[in-house]
Amino acid sequence: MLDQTSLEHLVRTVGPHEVYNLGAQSFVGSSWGQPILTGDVTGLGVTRILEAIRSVDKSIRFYQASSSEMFGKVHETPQRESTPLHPRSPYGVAKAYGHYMTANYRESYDMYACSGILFNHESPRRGLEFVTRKITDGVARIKLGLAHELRLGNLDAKRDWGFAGDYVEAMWMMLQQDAPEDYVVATGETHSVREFVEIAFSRVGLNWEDHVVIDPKFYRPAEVDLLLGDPTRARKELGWEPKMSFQELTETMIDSDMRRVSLLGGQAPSLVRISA
Ligand SMILES: Nc1nc2c(ncn2[C@@H]2O[C@H](COP(=O)(O)OP(=O)(O)O[C@H]3O[C@H](CO)[C@@H](O)[C@H](O)[C@@H]3O)[C@@H](O)[C@H]2O)c(=O)[nH]1
Repeated sequence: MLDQTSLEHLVRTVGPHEVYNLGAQSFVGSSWGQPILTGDVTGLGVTRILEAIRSVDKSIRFYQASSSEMFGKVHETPQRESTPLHPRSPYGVAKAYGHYMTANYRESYDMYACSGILFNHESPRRGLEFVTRKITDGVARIKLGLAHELRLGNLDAKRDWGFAGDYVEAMWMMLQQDAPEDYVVATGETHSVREFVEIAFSRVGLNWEDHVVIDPKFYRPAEVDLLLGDPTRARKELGWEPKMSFQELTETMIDSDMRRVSLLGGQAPSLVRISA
């Protein structure tokens, strides 16, 4: 992690017009085990970048990757920009801090600083510790005879899952406006982990109930039960629309892992060494 002086030096040397802060300890599950590191990187890291921009060139536009995890124990459904925050993990709390600091720099220093409140966004490049990729990688291993079971936690959790590529487009659009504003970026649909599992197994002709084992090790100390975003503001003001459906996203991920695991076999990096 860069200290303040190095960050300022970097901003001065590169001279960017726009800065996108996607840096974080981003795995919610690990944030209970590493609450201080998570607060430092995911929370204070935002202020370090904002301070570097403020001291070098206040005209640089800043994007903060805020998260739907900030809504936590949700106060209303669907969640929109005005929904009160109620984070349920050290990760969610750190993101809420970064979110408010971004708004604070916008209001205090007249900087073009804004947050995208992004709901879960997935792709074949998703880390293996996150549930979607853990499932698609696990299904491919089972189908190709490298594993027999897939151990998961809470299948009832519901998420508003979209395609990461669509969401990156929204981030860029947010920095091209006349004035900075925070936006919810979501599909407006919610699905359970169980539904994701069903689609992934059926794509390769398997029955999920023959292979999924519920392991309490993967339950979280506090769960976010339901996330469903309302992207009306992004639709109206940015003209943004998600292009990939939930079904297509799941199938794209499973097809990609089938290709990868077929090619690399037992050499394909797996979750065996990661306790997620
Ligand atoms: N990781 C994981 N999650 C599981 C498992 N079994 C069930 N789940 C459930 O699956 C849901 C999604 O978990 P993750 O994929 O780890 O994502 P997340 O906690 O929703 O956080 C992601 O989305 C946020 C946006 O809302 C991001 O901010 C965050 O960085 C991350 O990308 C959670 O409710 C979790 O309890 C499992 O074995 N592993």
